[in-house]
Amino acid sequence: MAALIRHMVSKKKRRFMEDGFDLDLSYITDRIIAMAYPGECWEGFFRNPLSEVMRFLKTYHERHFKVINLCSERDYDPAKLGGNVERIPMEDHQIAPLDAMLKYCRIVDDWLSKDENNVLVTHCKAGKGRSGLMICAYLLYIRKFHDSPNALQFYAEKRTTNGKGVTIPSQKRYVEYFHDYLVNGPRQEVEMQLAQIALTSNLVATKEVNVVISTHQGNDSWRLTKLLSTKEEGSKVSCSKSGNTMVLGFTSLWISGDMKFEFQTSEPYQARLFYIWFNTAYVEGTEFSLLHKQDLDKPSKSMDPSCQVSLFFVGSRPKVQKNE
Ligand SMILES: CCCCCCCC(=O)OC[C@H](COP(=O)(O)O[C@H]1[C@H](O)[C@@H](OP(=O)(O)O)[C@H](OP(=O)(O)O)[C@@H](OP(=O)(O)O)[C@H]1O)OC(=O)CCCCCCC
Repeated sequence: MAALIRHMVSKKKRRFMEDGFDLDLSYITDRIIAMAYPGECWEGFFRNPLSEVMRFLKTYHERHFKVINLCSERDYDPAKLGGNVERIPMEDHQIAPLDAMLKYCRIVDDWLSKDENNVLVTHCKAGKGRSGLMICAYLLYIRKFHDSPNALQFYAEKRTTNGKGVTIPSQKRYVEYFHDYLVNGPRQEVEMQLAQIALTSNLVATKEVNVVISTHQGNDSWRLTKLLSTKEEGSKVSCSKSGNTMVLGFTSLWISGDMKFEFQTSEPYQARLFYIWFNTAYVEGTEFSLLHKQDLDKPSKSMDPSCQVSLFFVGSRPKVQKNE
C-alpha cells in the first residue's frame, strides 16, 4: 500500500528500483543524484523513507556521499544522513539568486574533486524543480552543456519519464541568467524605475487585480521582503482599464536585484493569479514582457491562454553598494 502511494506521489519522476530499493531518486550523471525529500514518520510513508535513503547511500556510496538540502520549508538532523549535509534554502516553486546557484556549484565541485568516488545528492521536496534548477546550473558550470535549453532537456530526461523537469518559467530564466553569468561574468547591479505595468487578460474586465512586489533582502537569499502592494491604501498607484487591458502607473518606484511580482485577485476571495521573477541586471532595454500564459509562473486556471504582462521602465542607474 505504502509503495503504491509513493509511486502515485512521485508521479512521472524516474525511480531507482534495483536490488530491492524503490526510491524516488535518479542518477542525473553517475556522480550527481536528484531525489525527493528523505522523509521521517508520516512523510516517509509517502515520499522516500529516510532510513531507506541512508541504506541506499551506504550500499552504493559509503563514505563518499554528500547531501544538499534545498528546502526552506523542512529540515532533518544531518546526522541521520551521515552528517555530510548542507542546506541552501529555497522556497518551493521559486528561484534562487545567482549567488546561491554559484555557492551550490562550488560546493558540488569541491566535493566531487576531492575523490573520484564521491557523489553528490541534491534534494528539495519532490526533487524536481528546485533540484533541477541547481543541477542544471552545475551542468553548465562544468561545461557539460554550453546552453541552458540543452542542460534543462538533459535533466528532464534523466529525472522524469515525461520530459517535464524544471517547468517553472522563472526557474528556467534563472538557469539562462546563470549561463550568461558563466560566459560574460557578473553584470553590474542596476536600479530601474518602474513606470507602468500592463496586464492583458479577460479577467481584467470583470475582476479587481492587485500586484504585490517583493525582493530578496539580507543574508537569507530566500526570504522575501514586500516592497509594495497595489491594494494597500497610500501605495500611490494609478489604475486604468480599457477593455481587457489594465495599466498600473507608478511614481518614483525604483527596484533592483531579484524581483518577484505576484498578481492576485480578491474576488470572490483572495487568490494568486500568477507570478514572475526577474533580475533587473538582466532586463534589456526599457521593457520586460511575457507574452504567453506558459511564460508565467503557476498561472491560475482562470487566466486565458492569450494573457500577457509587460513592465515598462523609464530610467536605470547603477546600484550604489552600501558599505556594511
Ligand atoms: C491515497 C492517496 C493518494 C495520493 C496521490 C497523490 C498524487 C499526487 O498528486 O501527488 C503529488 C502531490 C504534490 O507533490 P509534492 O508535494 O511532491 O509537490 C511537488 C513539489 O512542490 C515540486 O517542487 P520541488 O520540490 O521539486 O521544487 C513541484 O515541482 P515544480 O516546482 O517544478 O512545479 C511539483 O509540481 P508538479 O506537480 O511537478 O507541477 C509538486 O507536485 O503530493 C502530495 O500532495 C502528497 C500527498 C500525500 C498523500 C498522503 C496519503 C497518505
